[in-house]
Amino acid sequence: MKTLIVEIIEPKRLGELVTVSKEFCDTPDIVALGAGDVPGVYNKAWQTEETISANLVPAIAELIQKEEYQVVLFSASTVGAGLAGPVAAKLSASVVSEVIGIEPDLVVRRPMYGGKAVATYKITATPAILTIRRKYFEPAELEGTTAAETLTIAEPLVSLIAEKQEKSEGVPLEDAEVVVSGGRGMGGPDNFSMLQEMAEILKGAVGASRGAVDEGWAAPTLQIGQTGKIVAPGVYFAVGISGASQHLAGIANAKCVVAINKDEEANIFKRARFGIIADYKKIMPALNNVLREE
Ligand SMILES: Cc1cc2nc3c(=O)[nH]c(=O)nc-3n(C[C@H](O)[C@H](O)[C@H](O)COP(=O)(O)OP(=O)(O)OC[C@H]3O[C@@H](n4cnc5c(N)ncnc54)[C@H](O)[C@@H]3O)c2cc1C
Repeated sequence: MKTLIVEIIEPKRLGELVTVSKEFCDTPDIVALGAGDVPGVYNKAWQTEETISANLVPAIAELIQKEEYQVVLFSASTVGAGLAGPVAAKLSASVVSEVIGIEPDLVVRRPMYGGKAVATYKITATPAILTIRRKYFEPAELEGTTAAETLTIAEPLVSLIAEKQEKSEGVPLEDAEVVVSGGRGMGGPDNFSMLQEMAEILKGAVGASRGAVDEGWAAPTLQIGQTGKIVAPGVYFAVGISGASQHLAGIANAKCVVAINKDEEANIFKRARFGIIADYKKIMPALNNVLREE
């Protein structure tokens, strides 16, 4: 099946989509977003430095129609989700988001009910537009580069007049191998510094439950869960988090969950591989001391 990948130039993300594309074709085409070499070998490649989805959507939709792609793959990221829906609407095409599994004949799987169930869909019309959830597919090793022609954007509909960069330090949450998250049980914003300290020692990132975000103790960009970010770290520390299903939906693919909660009945312990029933204020400083010495 003729397949197009649309993704920012980031080897891991591209590698994941290349792995998925192999289910449909030998060598996919690509629209690479951003500047620089396009890593990997593609049949045909286009490239653009345009960042505004309103301007990208008509160009990508036109390309899909012209080249008659049957499958179009985006990452289930802010960029991918921002493009996939509008492109699908423009083409009256079907879109399945947050895909976590692919089977032959355009059968795809995605989580539903906040990760409590997995739905299986058979797509019967093409182009099939899929957003692929991060870290569910082993990224292919991308060797070499492909020369790309510039993607023509006929008439920009929107222009950028000002940009304010959000200050973010350290590893991005979605890519972090260790995430240290705090919930309402933190009792206030000050003790988030303990989580920050652990994240720094382990070269990870700090996250939060909606409970903590709603209290104003953590930025909304740190929220993990159904209405927040989806993370898939090797180790996830849940500190003072009860383990509501909407929170667990954001950590379904975390490998090892370590929960610290003073309530032994807390739901988070059902998801945790290691559980510490204690007041985090006693445990976190001790843990940080040990980890610092390691
Ligand atoms: C449509 C919808 C979408 C939602 N989306 C999300 C989402 O994306 N992400 C999300 O997280 N939630 C989401 N929620 C909210 C979710 O249902 C919970 O309300 C929320 O996750 C609770 O946050 P929490 O666990 O931090 O707080 P709480 O449920 O209040 O739990 C606090 C925990 O801290 C423990 N604790 C208290 N003091 C200490 C201490 N000193 N030491 C150790 N443990 C302590 C308590 O025992 C308790 O288990 C959503 C809800 C809805 C309805």
